[in-house]
Amino acid sequence: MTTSTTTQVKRIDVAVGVLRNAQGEYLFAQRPEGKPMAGYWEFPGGKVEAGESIHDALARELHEELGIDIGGSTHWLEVEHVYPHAHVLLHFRIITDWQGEPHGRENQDLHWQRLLISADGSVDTPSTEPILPATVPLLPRLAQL
Ligand SMILES: Nc1nc2c([nH]c(=O)n2[C@H]2C[C@H](O)[C@@H](COP(=O)(O)OP(=O)(O)OP(=O)(O)O)O2)c(=O)[nH]1
Ligand SMILES: [Mg+2]
Repeated sequence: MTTSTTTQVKRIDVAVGVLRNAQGEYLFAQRPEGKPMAGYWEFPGGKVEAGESIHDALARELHEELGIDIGGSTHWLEVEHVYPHAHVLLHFRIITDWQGEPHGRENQDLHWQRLLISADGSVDTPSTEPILPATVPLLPRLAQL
C-alpha cells in the first residue's frame, strides 16, 4: 500500500488597479513590511473576497489602501502566476476617474511613474524597482496603450 500527500494550492483571485493620471503617469505602491514580497512595487489592489465582483473588490481595496473612491473600472487583462507564497490569478483593470488624492493608508510608499520604453523594448521604471515579477511583462504593453 502506498500513501501519497498532494499539496493543492488554491488559486487566489486578485483585483489590480492601473491608475493613470492626466500626465500619463501610473501609480505604483511598495509592498510594506510583513507582506509576502515586501519591498516590491505593484499596482494597488488585493484579494477578491467571496461573493464580490472584481470591480467591487477593487473599489474596496483602493479605498482601504489609498483612500480614494473609484467610479468605473475597465477590464484590461488577466495573468496567472505561481509564486512560492501563492498561486494568483490577477485581474487588471484600468481606472482613469476617481475621487480623492491617493495616499498610502497601510504604510506603503506611493509613486507616480512614467513608463519610458528603452531601446531594447523594455520599460524603465527607475523609481519603482523591483516590480512584482508577474507585473513586469505587462509594462511594455501598458506603455503602448
Ligand atoms: N496588488 C497587486 N498584486 C499583485 C501584482 N502583481 C502580482 O503578482 N500580485 C500578487 C502579489 C500577491 O501575491 C497578490 C496580492 O495579494 P495581497 O497579499 O497583496 O492582497 P491584499 O492586498 O488583499 O493583502 P492582505 O489584505 O491579504 O494583506 O497578487 C500587482 O501588480 N498588484
Ligand atoms: Mg494589496
